[in-house]
Amino acid sequence: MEKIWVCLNKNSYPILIGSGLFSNSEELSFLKKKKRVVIISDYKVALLYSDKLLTLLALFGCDVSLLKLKSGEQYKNLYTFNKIIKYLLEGNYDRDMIIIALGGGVIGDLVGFSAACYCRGVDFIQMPTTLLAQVDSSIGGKTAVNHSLGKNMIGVFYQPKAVIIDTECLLTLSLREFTSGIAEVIKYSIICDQHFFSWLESHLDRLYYFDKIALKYTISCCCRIKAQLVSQDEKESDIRAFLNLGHTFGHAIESALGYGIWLHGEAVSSGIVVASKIAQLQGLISEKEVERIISLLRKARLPVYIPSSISFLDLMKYILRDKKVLSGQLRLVLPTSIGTVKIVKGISKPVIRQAVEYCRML
Ligand SMILES: O=C(O)C(=O)C[C@@H](O)[C@H](O)[C@H](O)COP(=O)(O)O
Ligand SMILES: [Zn+2]
Repeated sequence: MEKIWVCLNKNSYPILIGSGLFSNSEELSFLKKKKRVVIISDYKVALLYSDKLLTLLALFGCDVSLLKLKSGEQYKNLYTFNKIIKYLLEGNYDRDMIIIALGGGVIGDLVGFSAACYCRGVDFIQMPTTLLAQVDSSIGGKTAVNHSLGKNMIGVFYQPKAVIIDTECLLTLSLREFTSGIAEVIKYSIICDQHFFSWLESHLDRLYYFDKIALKYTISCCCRIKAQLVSQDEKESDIRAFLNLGHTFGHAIESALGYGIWLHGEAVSSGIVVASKIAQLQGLISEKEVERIISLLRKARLPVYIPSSISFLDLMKYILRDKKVLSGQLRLVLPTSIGTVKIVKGISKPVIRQAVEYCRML
């Protein structure tokens, strides 16, 4: 079992990475201190893993219950948030409780946001079961729900007490969900680790064969990068924004198509291509490196294009609602090489249009 710390003074917490952790009484024994525990999961994930956890927590003497929700980005909204709050209120849960978010990114974001709001904040733990959640969304305390006008537009920074990653969960993941997580993995390598990028170029197949060592190495690399960035800049006033590479366009695609039509990682993949092309048009990165980025995303069978059903006007509407826009000015995370990125202001509309048009032809 590996332990990586997110260092945030009194809000510091560990990320535990290992296999079989969900039924490991030693690693989860800190839950013995909590009398009342609510596991919140989706129907699919609960079927696979909730029994193990319920049994373990009951053995610890906890009063534990399970709330199951529908899965999918289209349910990450205030309606489902209200369902969670109602469940907690009807169960008379007080501030001494703890919530476990057992599932992918949608469950993690939604449960984190509910934990932050219920009684002005109760403890929660992230138990991510998808690759995307294990390498990214469960770490760093970004919690949110979507609004029809924009992705993750209602939310707060609220850190979990621990992130517990059981790599065995990946064995039950659909290929499409797994691939979506690979987009965030590739993102990490582009923002700060050219060696990891090269490693992915030559070892991607091992990940798709579920090679345990390759998977463990990948998850660990990503968690380390994320823990470092979050520890230095919890609330994204500076370098944490690097983690948003590809997300300005990715979120616009998700919102414009309708939540859940493309998975988050799929949209981020195309978003990375637009950002890379803009960087090339600005003379920040070479054409060769952009080609390497596109071929790695293609090799992972991720989309690299902008759907023709989304007009440029529509795309721009969502792009301008991006959370990185400050004083009305768009700020984009652009790669300056494989392994480095920077935040660039004032990119003109014609340049964005040119990059988008390029992606339509891929
Ligand atoms: O943790 C972060 O910081 C990230 O930007 C990670 C992203 O991969 C993640 O999708 C995040 O939820 C996007 O945040 P948002 O602030 O753009 O909504
Ligand atoms: Zn993301």
